[in-house]
Formats: sequence, structure tokens, C-alpha cells
Amino acid sequence: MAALVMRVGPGPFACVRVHRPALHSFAAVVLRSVSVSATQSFPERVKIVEVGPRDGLQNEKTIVPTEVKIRLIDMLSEAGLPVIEATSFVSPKWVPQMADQEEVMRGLHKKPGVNYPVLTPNLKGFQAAVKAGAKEVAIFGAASELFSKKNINCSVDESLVRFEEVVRAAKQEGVPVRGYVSCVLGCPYEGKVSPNKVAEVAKRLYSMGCYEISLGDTIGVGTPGGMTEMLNAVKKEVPVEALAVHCHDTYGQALANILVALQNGVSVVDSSVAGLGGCPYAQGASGNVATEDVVYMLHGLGIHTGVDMPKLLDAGSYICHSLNRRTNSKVAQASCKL
Ligand SMILES: CC(C)(COP(=O)([O-])OP(=O)([O-])OC[C@H]1O[C@@H](n2cnc3c(N)ncnc32)[C@H](O)[C@@H]1OP(=O)([O-])[O-])[C@@H](O)C(=O)NCCC(=O)NCCSC(=O)C[C@@](C)(O)CC(=O)[O-]
Repeated sequence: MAALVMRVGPGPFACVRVHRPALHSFAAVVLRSVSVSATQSFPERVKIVEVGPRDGLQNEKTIVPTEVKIRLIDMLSEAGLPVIEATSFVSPKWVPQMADQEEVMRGLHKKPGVNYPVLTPNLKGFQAAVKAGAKEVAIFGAASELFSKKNINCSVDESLVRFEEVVRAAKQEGVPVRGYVSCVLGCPYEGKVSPNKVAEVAKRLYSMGCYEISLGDTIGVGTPGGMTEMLNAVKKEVPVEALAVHCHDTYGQALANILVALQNGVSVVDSSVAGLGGCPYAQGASGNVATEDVVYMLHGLGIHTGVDMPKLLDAGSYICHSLNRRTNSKVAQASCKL
């Protein structure tokens, strides 16, 4: 590979760039050789829920211009992502970065077949979201009392009452609702979280009408062992077809955890382009697993995603340049788009 390497710079993001076509053909050989034997125990197709424009950007200290957010969302839809979480209808006092939610929803160029869900913590958020054209929403609960209090200023039980109101209103409007459970493998305030508590909250969200439950390792502390234990508990209460995993990569375990989830039958994976992200109410949590890295792994397993890797890399490169930030994606670093 040495002959393929050249230095690109100057500046803080100067890097050693591997000639991309060569890298891709090298990767293709690796991918082909892996995919032959590994497909049997994995789903044929995985739906990727791209959370970069929301989870990825919500924690940015400097306000990202609305047009940058819109361009990112459009690039992600062009890259073939089927679901792009666009923004959240939360209080601008709590999360100032999402204060332009209406402009984002009005400005993005909706691609047929792509869903653009938004976060709605309560009825007020839901009504504003529908008014701004949202066709799908997500409610977000937690398996930890203290996290729930810090994140949405109420207990878990109180949050479920609010969510029931949202789900009831959504049913009337014909709007599908996704449900999140945060802190499924650990909480920044309470430490260990019981798998039974995760299963209980997931069941309540599913029973009230959420079509999909996304299990969030909010602070990225989980390991494949913890993921297996937690999924075993949740699968007793919610059909695996309705489960998604949402892994942060703080301890470098996200891909391993996702692999275990796939082996357990999960076929929906949340991820964030360039590995952007972090929750404002979970200090120390690093970004979500990078979409580029998830797609690389899935394609290597022969699993279909519908995502075009070069276009995805372009989207990651675009947002990293806009934020003046190095990508967290190992695949993007290897392809060295920056
Ligand atoms: C839930 C609230 C609003 C409760 O906040 P609160 O202060 O308890 O709410 P309130 O009902 O007492 O209202 C206070 C003020 O907020 C307004 N308000 C009330 N609701 C809304 C709304 N929907 N949109 C806009 N404004 C709203 C309301 O109108 C009022 O305005 P004021 O009279 O002071 O001018 C607040 O705690 C909040 O906005 N929290 C946001 C938390 C958040 O966005 N966290 C990050 C997302 S979760 C996450 O990242 C985890 C996840 C999903 O990715 C999965 C994982 O990784 O685990």
C-alpha cells in the first residue's frame, strides 16, 4: 500500500491520503472474501436510521447554520439513507442548536421514499412538528430515573404519560411514532441499568403504539456481553422485528455491539455520519457510531443497505469541513476525505 500514499495538507487536518480507487478496490477484495461465509446468521437487509442531523448536531456549541443542516440532510438522502432524523421539536432553551427546527423541516428537499422523523418530547412538540410538515415522530424515554429527569425534566412514569398523549394525537393524524429508550447499557448518573428495567420501558412504549423501539447506549459504555443480556430481556417483551440499536462509541465497542445485535435478529441500526454527536445531558458521551463504519461492516457481511458509500463519504466530508472538525469515522479516515 505504501506506493498509494501521499501527504495532503497543510493545516490541522493534513493527513496521509490513500489513493481512493485503490483503497476501494482493496476494500472490495476484503469485502468479497468475507461476505461468502458470513451471511447465514445475519439479516439480508438492514435499515440504517441516520441520526447525524439531530443527534449528531444537537450538542454542537456553535450554532450550525440552517442551510448547512439542510444541505447535510439532502446529501444524506442522495446517498441512499432511507431514514434521516432531521431535527427535534424540543425547547430552544434546553437545546438551542435545534431552535431552527421549523426552517429545517421547510427547507429540506424531501426525497420520495425517505422518512424524515423528528423528536417530540410532548404534545406541544408534536403539534409544532406536524404543523412544520413532519410525517413521523419519535418520543424519547429512558431506563434511568435520573437521566429522564436531567434530559426531559420528569420521571420515567411521568414521561410515559406525556408520551401516551403524543401517541394518541399521532394516531389521530396517522403519524407513525418511534420510541427511544436511553441508557440501556448504563447511565451517566446511576451507573448500571437493569436489563429488566429496559425491557419494562421498551414494552410500555411498544404497547402504547410505537412501531419501533430504539435501544440507546447513550454513553457508549456497553459491551457485547451487556448487549446480549439486555437484548435477551427486551426480546421477551417486544418482537425483535420492532427493535433497533443506537450505539455511541465512547469505549470503542459500538461495532461489536451492533454485530451482536444483528446476530440476535435486530435489523435496524441507528448511526451518525462522521460519528458526530453526543447527548447534552450525558456528559462525556462521545459521538454515535459512524454511519460510514456501519455501512462498511454491513456490506462486508453481504448485508444490503441501499447506501452509496462514496456519496456517504462526501456527506461526512461536507459536514466535517463545515464544522472544521476531523471525522470520527475510521472508514472516512482510511479513505481520507478530509
Ligand atoms: C421536554 C422539555 C420541553 C420539558 O421542559 P420543561 O421546562 O419541564 O417544560 P415545561 O412544560 O415546564 O415548559 C417550559 C418552557 O418550555 C416550553 N416548551 C415545552 N415543551 C416545548 C417543546 N416541545 N418545544 C418548544 N418549547 C417547549 C414551554 O412552552 C415553556 O416555555 P416558556 O413559557 O418558559 O417560554 C425539555 O426538557 C426539553 O426540551 N428537553 C430536550 C431534551 C433533549 O432534546 N435531549 C436530547 C435528545 S435525547 C437524546 O439525545 C438521546 C437519544 C434519543 O439520542 C437516544 C440515546 O442516545 O440514548
